[in-house]
Amino acid sequence: MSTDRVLAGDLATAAGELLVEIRATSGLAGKELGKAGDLRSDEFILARLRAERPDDAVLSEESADDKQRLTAPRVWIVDPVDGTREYGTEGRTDWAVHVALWSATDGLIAGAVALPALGVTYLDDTEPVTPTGGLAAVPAGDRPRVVVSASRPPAFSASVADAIGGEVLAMGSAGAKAMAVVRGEAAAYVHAGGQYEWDSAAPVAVAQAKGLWCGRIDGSELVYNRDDTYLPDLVICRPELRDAIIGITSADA
Ligand SMILES: Nc1ncnc2c1ncn2[C@@H]1O[C@H](COP(=O)(O)O)[C@@H](OP(=O)(O)O)[C@H]1O
Ligand SMILES: [Mg+2]
Repeated sequence: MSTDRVLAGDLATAAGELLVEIRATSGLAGKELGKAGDLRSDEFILARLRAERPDDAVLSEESADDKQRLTAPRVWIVDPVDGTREYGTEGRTDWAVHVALWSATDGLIAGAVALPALGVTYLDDTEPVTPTGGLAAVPAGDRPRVVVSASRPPAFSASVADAIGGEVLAMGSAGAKAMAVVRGEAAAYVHAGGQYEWDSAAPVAVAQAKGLWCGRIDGSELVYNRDDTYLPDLVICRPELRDAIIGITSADA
């Protein structure tokens, strides 16, 4: 039997390949493509989890919330397509597949984020990651980038960038933004005003394993598998930037 980390990676990669194929061959676009991709990816990942981890619970953006997960020792937290809007837009690479595993005793214990349009999947391991310029070319100067939602950027975006002497870059998908920080193409990802556990669980599992600081905008810990899955804000950053960033974002918490 594969390890949980390997399974998370395999599922995210295979679902991503399915999504790339649907995008290329379905003839759909925009919201219809997003909906079809969400459903097919969700079906695929849940069927594989049922077969390979039948005793585990699942929380997925695209499936009914079975509250039995609240007493389960292990819960897979899945976002079948993160950045659905970008997935539905031709040529965009900033969308992702998220597969994370939470345990009642240890919190997030495995995670994988696939960036299928770039053909790469990141795991919660300590393998070094180097920038490849696939999402956002590494800036020529020293100005660190703060990546934020393109459609719902937080009000403090510019203040955070000022606090670290950097600049704001808008990008789709929580997973893609978190991986831009993992890849060194950005120094921080900040978000506020709305999000759910599946948007951040796998990105946070990967980012933490790579040595980045992850938490709420008030500096507190991110807690998963809650009854209410709304987890509206998030900071993922290089650890040395944590205090400067939280100094700004905590005022809005
Ligand atoms: N204010 C908000 N309320 C609810 N969800 C939000 C949100 N802002 C961002 N999100 C979700 O967070 C993910 C990343 O968003 P963004 O691309 O804007 O950064 C998207 O997930 P999905 O694409 O899985 O729906 C999006 O729906
Ligand atoms: Mg999402």
